[in-house]
Amino acid sequence: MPTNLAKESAACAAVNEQIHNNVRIIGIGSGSTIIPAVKRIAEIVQKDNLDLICVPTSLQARELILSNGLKLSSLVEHQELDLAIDGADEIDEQFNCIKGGGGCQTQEKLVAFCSKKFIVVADEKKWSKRLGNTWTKGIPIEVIPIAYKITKKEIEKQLGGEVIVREGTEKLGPVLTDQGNFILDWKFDASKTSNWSDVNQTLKMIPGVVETGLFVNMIYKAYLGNSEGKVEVKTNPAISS
Ligand SMILES: O=C[C@H](O)[C@H](O)[C@H](O)COP(=O)(O)O
Repeated sequence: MPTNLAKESAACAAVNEQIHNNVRIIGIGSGSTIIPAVKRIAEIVQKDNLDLICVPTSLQARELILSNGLKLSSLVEHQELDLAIDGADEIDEQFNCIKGGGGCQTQEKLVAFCSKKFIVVADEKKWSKRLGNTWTKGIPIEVIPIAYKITKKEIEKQLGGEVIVREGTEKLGPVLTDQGNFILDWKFDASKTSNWSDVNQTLKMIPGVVETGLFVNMIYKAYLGNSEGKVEVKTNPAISS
């Protein structure tokens, strides 16, 4: 499938370039693009006999680490990571991105924050001029369950747009995150919103908000694969290596 080739190529190019002896502790992201990345990490670890410790960003990532025979740890043991590798839902030209399409943004942001370098792997279609151009499901925001009505009302009042409580497909009612919280998807007007740092601050100031899926200028490199298996690497000039 072309999309899989795009994701796989991006994942493998990133891992081939970034995994070496000096990387001892790595954050493992969540989603579908991270699956071939972890597989490739495991191959390199075995081939080069590396001693690599992996910190997961979700229950999915934890299972991926274990099923690929990698060493599992957590942010309780390690708060300084050499690298974090993750997928993204949309990345803009200023290297801001939206994450959390699969509901994992809170642990993902913590792990990215603790990492010296944060790299993303994605299909090239995820790269866009402005956030909201290609990812139209909104910005995922994790909130504590008791606050969901207050936070929904407050986000709409302060920032406009529409907030949807994310619901399950195989279960009635709200989706629960790995932390047992709810997710709100904030649908914003892409043409009116651009200061993502301010938007993120505003969201984080609302009581009941745990974390947002807005990653403001955190990416060091984005590896973008296309349907022919070619990979373009974009490097953020604002973050030194
Ligand atoms: O919550 C999910 C994560 O933020 C994923 O990394 C993101 O949704 C991208 O996923 P995928 O690699 O499946 O496109």
